[in-house]
Amino acid sequence: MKIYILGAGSIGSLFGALLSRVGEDVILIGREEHVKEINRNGLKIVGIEEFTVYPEALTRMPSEPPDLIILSTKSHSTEYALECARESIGKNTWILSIQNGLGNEEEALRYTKNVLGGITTNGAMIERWGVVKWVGRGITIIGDYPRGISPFTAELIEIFNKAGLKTELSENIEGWKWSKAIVNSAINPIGAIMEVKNVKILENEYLLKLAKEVVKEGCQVATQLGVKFEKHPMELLIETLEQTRENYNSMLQDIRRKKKTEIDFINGKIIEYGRKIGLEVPLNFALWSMVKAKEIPQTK
Ligand SMILES: NC(=O)C1=CN([C@@H]2O[C@H](COP(=O)(O)OP(=O)(O)OC[C@H]3O[C@@H](n4cnc5c(N)ncnc54)[C@H](OP(=O)(O)O)[C@@H]3O)[C@@H](O)[C@H]2O)C=CC1
Ligand SMILES: CC(C)(CO)C(=O)C(=O)O
Repeated sequence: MKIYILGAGSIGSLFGALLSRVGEDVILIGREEHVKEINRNGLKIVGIEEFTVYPEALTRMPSEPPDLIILSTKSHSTEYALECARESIGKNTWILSIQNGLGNEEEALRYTKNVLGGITTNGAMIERWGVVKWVGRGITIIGDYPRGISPFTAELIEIFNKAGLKTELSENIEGWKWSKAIVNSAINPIGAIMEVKNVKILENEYLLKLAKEVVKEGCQVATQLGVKFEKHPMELLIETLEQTRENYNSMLQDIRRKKKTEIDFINGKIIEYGRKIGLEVPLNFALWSMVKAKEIPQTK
C-alpha cells in the first residue's frame, strides 16, 4: 500500500517506521532537519523496540496520489497541511487522522469523502532529528468517519496489526474521538496550568473533582449533539490517568517547549460546539483562557 505520513514528527514517524519495516511503500513528509537526517542515516526507533528503516522522506507531498494519507500534524496545522496536499489527494485516496482533538476529520472531508478517524494510545517523541523514542505501546482504534466500516478500513487494520500496531475497528469512531477529546479537555489543561504529572490529577482530590466536572461539561455537549460514546469519558478519564501516571501531558510539554498547544482543537472545539447548541461550558472556557494566556507570546 502506498502511504504518505503527512506531518512526520513523533507519532507519525513511529507509524511510518513500523509500516515501512513490514514492506509498505511509505513516504514521510516532515520538516527539513528531520527529513535530511532520515535520508542521510535512516529513521531510528528506540525505546519499546529498537530498529532502523530507510523510507523516503520529503518536505512536501509528492504529486502522485497515494492509497492512504496518515494525517499526523498537530491539529492547528491540519488546515494548511491539507491545503498544501490538495493535488496529492486522488479520487481513491483515503485520509486517516490519528490526531487528538476535534475537527480534523471534518477538515479532511472538505477534500474527499474517504476519511477515517483514529485514536491511538501509543506514545512517541522525537529524541533528536532522525531518532524517535517509542515511549508507550498502546492500541489504535480506526473507523470510517463519522461512523461505519468500509472494505478499505478492514484491509487497513490487517496491515496495521501485521506492522505491530495493535489496532481495532470501530463502527463509531466519532464516539471514540469525542471520548478521547473530552478526556484530553480535562487532563491536558489542568496538567499544563498546574505543571504536574497526570498522577497528581488522579491523587489530588481538588484536581480530580475539577477534572470530573470538566468531563461532565464535555459530555453534555456531545450528548446534545447526538454523539454516542463507546467508552464513557468518565471511565476513560480514570483509566487514562492510571495508565499514564508518569506523563507530563503533551500540552504541558508544548508550553515548556514554547510551542503552540492544541487547546483550540480540544477545549476550544467543545466551547464552539456548545455555543452552537446554546450550551455554555464555563469550566472549559476558564481552562481554555488560562492555557491561551500561558501559550507562546505570539498567540497574544
Ligand atoms: N506524540 C504522541 O505520543 C501522540 C500524539 N498524538 C497526537 O498526534 C498529533 C501529532 O502529535 P506529535 O506527533 O506529538 O506532534 P509533532 O509536533 O511531534 O509532529 C508533527 C510534525 O508535523 C510537522 N508539520 C506540521 N505541518 C506540516 C506540513 N504541512 N508538512 C510537513 N510537516 C508538517 C511539524 O512541524 P512543526 O512543529 O515545525 O510545525 C511536526 O514536526 C497530535 O494531534 C497529537 O495530539 C496522539 C497520541 C500520541
Ligand atoms: C492521554 C494523554 C493525556 C497522556 O498524557 C495525552 O493524550 C496527551 O498527553 O496529550
